[in-house]
Amino acid sequence: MALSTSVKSAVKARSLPIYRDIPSLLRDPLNSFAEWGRQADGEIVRLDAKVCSPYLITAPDHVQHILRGNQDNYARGGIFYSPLKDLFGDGILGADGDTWVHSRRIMQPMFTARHIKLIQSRMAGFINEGLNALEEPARTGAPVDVDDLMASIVTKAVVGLIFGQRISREQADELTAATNTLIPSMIPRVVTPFLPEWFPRPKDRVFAEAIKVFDKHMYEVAAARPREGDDDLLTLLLGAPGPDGGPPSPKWLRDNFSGVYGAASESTVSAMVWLMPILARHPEVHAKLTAEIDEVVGADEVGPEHLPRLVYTKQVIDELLRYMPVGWLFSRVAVDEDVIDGVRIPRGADILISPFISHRSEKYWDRPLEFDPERFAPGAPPPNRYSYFPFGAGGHLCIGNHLFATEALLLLAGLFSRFRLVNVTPSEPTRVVGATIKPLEKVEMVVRPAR
Ligand code: HEM
Repeated sequence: MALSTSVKSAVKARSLPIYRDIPSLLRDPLNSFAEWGRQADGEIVRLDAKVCSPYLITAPDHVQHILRGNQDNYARGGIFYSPLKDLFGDGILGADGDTWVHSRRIMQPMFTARHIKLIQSRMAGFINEGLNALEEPARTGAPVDVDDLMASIVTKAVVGLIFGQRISREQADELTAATNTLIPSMIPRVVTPFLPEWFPRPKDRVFAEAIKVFDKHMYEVAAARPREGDDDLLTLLLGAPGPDGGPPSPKWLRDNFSGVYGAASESTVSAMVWLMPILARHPEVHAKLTAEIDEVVGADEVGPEHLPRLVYTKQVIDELLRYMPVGWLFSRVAVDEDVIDGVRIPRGADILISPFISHRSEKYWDRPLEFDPERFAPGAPPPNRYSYFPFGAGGHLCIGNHLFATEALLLLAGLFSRFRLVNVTPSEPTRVVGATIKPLEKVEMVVRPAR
């Protein structure tokens, strides 16, 4: 489909007067976005907030055009990313253009499917060790805070694989605490992108304090020396040239460590926490999942050899990321004027793309609000690549997608081969958005030993 036509014959995008919805946007941003998606009905629309009017892109062809087909014209940045600039700086998650290309090129080899395969055993080791924390509560029947559990396991794995254990337990705890305050403090920034950067928002002080913690630890890590024989990301970056060809600057290292640490830990933890209440509400999925894990892993410790046979477990994870795409929104800025499907996109236009809207659209999915892993069963028609994009697409495709896929499989298979869920908070928690979607209420589970 040729999307670009001449600028002369192009029309203006339809406008949705969202300034009327600001109170509901602040109360429940995801609901507001879903509603605007419905009103857009596949057309390109402008979200008129008076102080700014980003373009909302929802149709798969249009998403494809921006993220891949004409990606050079759509720079990563804009109203979703600018509030996160203090956190991610000019690293892989903050920059675009040559500086971004440089970071991506250097890091890419660590995150390919091939490389992740090489580190599967180590990852399984971290996960099995992290799951030991459940033994005591499984014996006593004490409730476990799922967010705390996932955060401690994922942090251990991420710190081990990416930072080669060179972040201490205390540093990791402080970073986790800072991330936990950072996410809610980002909300006022992320949902009011139309306000100028200098405009004071609630929780600005908390946000600044959390950034200070990131700065302190990430600069400390950046001052480390490469160690002979280590093959972690830290060693790779310490030995790499900076974007100007000289030795890497402490700031460039800090920005890249913050981006990878933030993205790797926060997104994975958020996704896994959502799954437990879903399983409580879908006993048939829970039963099928544990039956597969019993058959494939049994009483063994989960390891790489089990991964290829965890077919249904993978379906559950794929559906989890459809139903609750924790990377719910991202933005781009049009470098130059463009025309998409006859609609004019002016130079400098802010573009919003939301997996949350796309994955839950009646227009592109059958029963989108139902959690149904059978959508991803072998032989089922594959979803449109641009109606299902939990990891984005094109040049900025999530670098951690293979890491997540392996980590999530090992985590679920490790958890359910060793423990049985006795009780979980069943109702769907209130959704809170920042850089990811987190549950507002604590999600607790009670487990018992599986055998
Ligand atoms: C549930 C898990 C995850 C989800 C849903 C997720 C989602 C995303 C999305 C949607 C993007 C694209 C943003 C855009 O196009 O503007 C992205 C980029 C990125 N993700 Fe993930 N991510 C996850 C896990 C991870 C992990 C485990 C890592 C660890 C390295 C990671 C690191 C990154 C980085 C560095 C980028 C920026 C890539 C670039 O611009 O070149 N993510 N992620």
